[in-house]
Amino acid sequence: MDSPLPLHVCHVNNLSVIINRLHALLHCIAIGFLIYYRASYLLQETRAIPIILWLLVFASELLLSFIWLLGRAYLWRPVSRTVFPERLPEDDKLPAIDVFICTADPEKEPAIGVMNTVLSAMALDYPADKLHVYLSDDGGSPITLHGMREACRFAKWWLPFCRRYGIKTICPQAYFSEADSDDYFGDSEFMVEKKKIKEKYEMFEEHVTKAVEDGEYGNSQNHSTIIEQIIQDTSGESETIRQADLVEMPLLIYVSREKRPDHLHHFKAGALNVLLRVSGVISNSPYILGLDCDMYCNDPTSARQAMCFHLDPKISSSLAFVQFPQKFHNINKYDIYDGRFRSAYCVQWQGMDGLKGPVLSGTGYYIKRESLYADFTHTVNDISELKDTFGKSNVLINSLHQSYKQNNANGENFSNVLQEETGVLASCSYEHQTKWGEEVGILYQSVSEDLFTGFILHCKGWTSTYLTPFRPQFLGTSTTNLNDLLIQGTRWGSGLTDVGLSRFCPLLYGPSRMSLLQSMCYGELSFFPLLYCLPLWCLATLPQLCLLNGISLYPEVSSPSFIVFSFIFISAICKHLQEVISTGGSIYTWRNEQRIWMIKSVTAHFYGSMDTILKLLGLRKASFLPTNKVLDKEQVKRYEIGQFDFQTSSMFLVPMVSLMILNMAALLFGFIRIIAVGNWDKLFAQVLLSLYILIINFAIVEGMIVRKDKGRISTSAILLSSVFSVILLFFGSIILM
Ligand SMILES: O=c1ccn([C@@H]2O[C@H](COP(=O)(O)OP(=O)(O)O[C@H]3O[C@H](CO)[C@@H](O)[C@H](O)[C@H]3O)[C@@H](O)[C@H]2O)c(=O)[nH]1
Ligand SMILES: [Mn+2]
Repeated sequence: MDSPLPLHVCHVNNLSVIINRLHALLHCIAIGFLIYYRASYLLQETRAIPIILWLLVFASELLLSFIWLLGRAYLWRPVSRTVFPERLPEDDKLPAIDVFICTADPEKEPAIGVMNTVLSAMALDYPADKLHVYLSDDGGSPITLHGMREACRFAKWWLPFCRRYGIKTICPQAYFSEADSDDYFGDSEFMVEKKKIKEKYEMFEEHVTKAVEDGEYGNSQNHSTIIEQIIQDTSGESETIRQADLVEMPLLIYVSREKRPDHLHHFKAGALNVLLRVSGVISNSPYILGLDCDMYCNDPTSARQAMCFHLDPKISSSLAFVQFPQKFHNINKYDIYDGRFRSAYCVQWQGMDGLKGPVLSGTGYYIKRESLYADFTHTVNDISELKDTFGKSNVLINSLHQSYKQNNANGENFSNVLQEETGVLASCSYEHQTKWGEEVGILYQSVSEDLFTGFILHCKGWTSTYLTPFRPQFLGTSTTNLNDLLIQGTRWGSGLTDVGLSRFCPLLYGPSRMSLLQSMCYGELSFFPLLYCLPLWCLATLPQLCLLNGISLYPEVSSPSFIVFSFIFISAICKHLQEVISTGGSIYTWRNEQRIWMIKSVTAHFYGSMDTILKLLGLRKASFLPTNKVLDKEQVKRYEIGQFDFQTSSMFLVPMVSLMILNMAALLFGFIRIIAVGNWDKLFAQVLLSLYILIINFAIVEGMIVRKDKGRISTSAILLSSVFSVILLFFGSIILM
């Protein structure tokens, strides 16, 4: 018998495999020579350079080499995948999906954006009776609840329109702002219809924004549970919808969990666990689509694409989730802040996909509910043990065993019993003395709950897959100003370091539970903030201070060891450039990525790592500052022309500006010294290093000296940084003398 056609295929990128492994081998040999050079100096009897300096530079080089080595695991076996959704079984055989959307702050996350995400999820190309959309509102805001009601009302127009004309851009805001939306119909009936829906959308938008102006935001830290099924409210509608267009609507539920100031809420992870429980007793779909409130569905077929993996009997039993890339609708061609996260979504995730699968990335994933329930549902039948794990709710415990219970809430309000039960499940005391967040659900260990939960799933033997086709399935809002970017970077830096420095450190906890390569990937991810920030701070200050004082830290140009250093430097740059070019970038992309890597390392990742260390010492509490999604007009303008926005907190500005001043001083006085003394041979490498740092970060120099607009670096920040650099210089020189 012929086996059925495959639902998906996987291609190994052989050319990349060859290039990557060959390069790794050569680079490794060079690092070997470098280590030999540094170490043999330590064994010499007479030394011209203070040993501490040598050790610091050597340690920095070792750390950089170590993190580089871990990163080779991504490049070992990159793959890409193709799916064939047309080969899926009939609609009535498809499994149900619960969509989880999280929002937390109506000020930073405007309701109209959140509602567009909700509407796009409702309009997914999937049987409506198998789609259930849940919105978690951590802000507990009446504005959001009101927005949901309005969205439901508009959905009644939007969904039939999308289905009737096969609209691809199912997020209304995006659809109506597109210049050439799916208008290939060109026929007049369609145009009339489109105009009508556009008017409805504008009305909806007006109602939502008006409620924002008039309404109150609510108290995000202190409120009781509100769970409401949003039902189509047809009252007050003068027009009726065409009979033929009356479509079934996905179930729509608003959940605002109880929050009290004296309870830990565990941020987004806590919100997701409430949704898991509440949806468990309502629709209990076997699959869940996780979305951030700003990440709308851009391709109606994403659910079917994901099902090509989940329904493949060859892999489905161990497959926990299908991850789609995070892509953004507001990134321009300059992409000065590397908002694309190119290396993560174009290189690293594909590399992990060739091992056991990519990292859970917080949004845009289809996960199997069962994988989040640990193994308890299979192995434990003792009811009291189940209650110790999942909490006291009998209804929830019953739901664990049924793979899918047809929801009984559609169309009518859910029963009082269900209403009461969900209230209990969303209360802030429900998780007390249970294993939520520790063994079941989304895990609480780190503020990067996504990375940590995915890591533990992989440790338990689950796999994941990654799919990145031409049309992005989801589109989010990227941060387009330096301040927001660095705040976000600080949280990630801290969340990732949380994992690295915990007892679940991937390099120790991983290897016995997953392949060494996979552990190396997770190791790289959880250590890169810490392992880049320390050496970058060192290499941005020590060689410069030494240059000013005429101390040479690198081999003379005429010595053979100089070739080793030059090779490593050039090889690292060329490999990065090759990756950038082969993923569609240009030399500017390369420069931008180098620059933002340096800036983030000495600021956000430094603060993030320190935050974790302070948390470990008990000196700080965990926090999750949601990223701002409101765009400031002036900042957007600067972003549009690819200009850095230095209207940034001085906490971030001072370190980077100070380092620039130090490098400028080193270059200038170092140069003068070389001319005067004539020992250019010895100091050439250090001159080159400063020059490289300055060229890459020229935008900062411009912001300090050339620019006059509001986005320049303020005089006060420059003064403060100058004081900081003078202190650095002063103490540095004392130590070196
Ligand atoms: O207490 C909270 C805090 C945040 N959120 C929601 O979490 C989502 C992500 O927050 P955001 O501020 O957008 O953070 P980002 O840094 O943009 O998010 C990235 O990083 C997070 C981990 O730090 C992941 O959870 C996200 O999926 C990933 O997109 C948003 O929908 C928030 O509304 C909550 O529901 N409750
Ligand atoms: Mn976000």
